[in-house]
Amino acid sequence: MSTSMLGSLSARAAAPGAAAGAAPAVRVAGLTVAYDRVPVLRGVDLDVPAGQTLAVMGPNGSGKSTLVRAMLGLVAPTGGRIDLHGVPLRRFRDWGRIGYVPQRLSAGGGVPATVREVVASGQVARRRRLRLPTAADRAAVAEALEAVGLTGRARDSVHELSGGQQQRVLIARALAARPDTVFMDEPMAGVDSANQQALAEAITRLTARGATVVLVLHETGPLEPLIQRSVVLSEGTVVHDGAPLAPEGDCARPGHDHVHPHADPAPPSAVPDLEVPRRG
Ligand SMILES: Nc1ncnc2c1ncn2[C@@H]1O[C@H](COP(=O)(O)OP(=O)(O)OP(=O)(O)O)[C@@H](O)[C@H]1O
Repeated sequence: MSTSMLGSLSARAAAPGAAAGAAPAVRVAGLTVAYDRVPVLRGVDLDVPAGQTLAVMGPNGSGKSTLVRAMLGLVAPTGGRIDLHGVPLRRFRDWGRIGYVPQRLSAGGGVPATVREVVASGQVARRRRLRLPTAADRAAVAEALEAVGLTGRARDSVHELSGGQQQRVLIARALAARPDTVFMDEPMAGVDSANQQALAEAITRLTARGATVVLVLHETGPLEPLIQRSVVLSEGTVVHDGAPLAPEGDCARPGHDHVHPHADPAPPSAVPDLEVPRRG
């Protein structure tokens, strides 16, 4: 798929979930997180409207993964509030609506699971207990495998696959559950360019369906046409929230810091904030 095609699909994707009055897919207010009393997030405010594709960027250690993990309830906040689809996180039960692609392959770790089994495992939260997969479930797994170009590897053990292919398996697992909202932590890390393109196409399918996508990225790369908004963290605070940054922008580079604190969330269409990157 061409870059321009990715762009036009993402433009269509903005509409379905962005209905006026709909609760944001994610609402974060005054979020603080500390590990062993060391603050890592220091008052993060962030609304992610339904249907938006958002990149969370920033230097190593700035708190990107912690923010996403807190949004998923995997890390306990020390303060603030998180809502998913209008429901406070502690009361949120509709996990079938949520997809998560962690930084590295953990599904099937040590277990000789096949590619199809790992992809199908993404549907477990959607299904009622003790209900076997329906024909529709199986069709969704087949469609997800096709979306990431792994139909021919469905019966193979995930451990026979390359790192990039394993990453595609995780994306397919998220796709198979037909989530409304998907969090992906560095989906392109360690993935070669051919696999990156396949991943970009799979994510395009998600956004074209109206899903909300929150991506932790070091650089936008082939996902650049999909990204509607960038949030940049530095030392646990939001230092940019607005238009996507240029793919090679200093702000996106690990190790580069920002000298102006800024926390006003801006709509995706807003003019970019003036950034004053400090070159380290
Ligand atoms: N489980 C943990 N226990 C203690 N400290 C942690 C833990 N997880 C992360 N940290 C620390 O919290 C800070 C933020 O980490 P986090 O992984 O959220 O940052 P990041 O922006 O995602 O970094 P990277 O780009 O390197 O993945 C870092 O200093 C990290 O060392």
